Amino acid sequence: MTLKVQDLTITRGGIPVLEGLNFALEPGRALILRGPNGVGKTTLLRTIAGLQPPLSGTVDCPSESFAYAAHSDGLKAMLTVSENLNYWAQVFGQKDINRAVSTFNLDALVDRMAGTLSAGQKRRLGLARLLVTGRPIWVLDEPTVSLDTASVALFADAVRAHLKTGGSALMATHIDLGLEEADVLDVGPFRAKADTVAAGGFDEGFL
Ligand SMILES: Nc1ncnc2c1ncn2[C@@H]1O[C@H](COP(=O)(O)OP(=O)(O)OP(=O)(O)O)[C@@H](O)[C@H]1O
Repeated sequence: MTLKVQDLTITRGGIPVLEGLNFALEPGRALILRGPNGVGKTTLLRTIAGLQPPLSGTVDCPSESFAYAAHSDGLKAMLTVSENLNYWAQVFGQKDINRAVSTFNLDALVDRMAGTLSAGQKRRLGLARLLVTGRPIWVLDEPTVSLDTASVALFADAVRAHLKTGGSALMATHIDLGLEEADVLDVGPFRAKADTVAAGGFDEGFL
């Protein structure tokens, strides 16, 4: 499934942050978003994932195509690693969590409560959830935060495997993952010029 973004303008707090964005992401490809802090990468990923509406323009892809991994891992602290993965597998109508466990080297942790994991282990579990969604387009916001070098390599392998099976990945990251299948989009030049409050006002859901 191809993701097409056309003439997109997005807002945060009711204020346009990026405008005039056009790009396509084909199956088997990754697109890395770059740009300085605060330019609007998170806002763009949230808009594409369908969590907030654009001010104008279109995201041509059903929101059910996306698996979104935000800054926060969104884990259930009082459930074990396997219970967390089984929970998400059920939400997405999937059954098998074994591949997610082994891909992110969670075998020794499956019976640990998520709340007792280290920051990097939590991040690995958060990313492992992508594999139990069965969704083709991964939308990832700084996925490697808290990961050590070995875990970054696990993550890069997981992305590569996903691309090989026809999936795609859109991510904001400052790290070079060494993905040959990746293109880079610097969103800096698309910074919105107008800083007027957009119609519809404040997006309270962001707070
Ligand atoms: N609740 C809010 N209300 C108004 N403006 C906000 C709110 N939250 C964030 N912003 C502003 O929106 C702009 C875009 O933020 P966003 O998080 O999308 O940037 P980013 O490129 O992902 O940044 P970073 O690289 O630091 O994660 C920033 O200038 C930020 O200060």
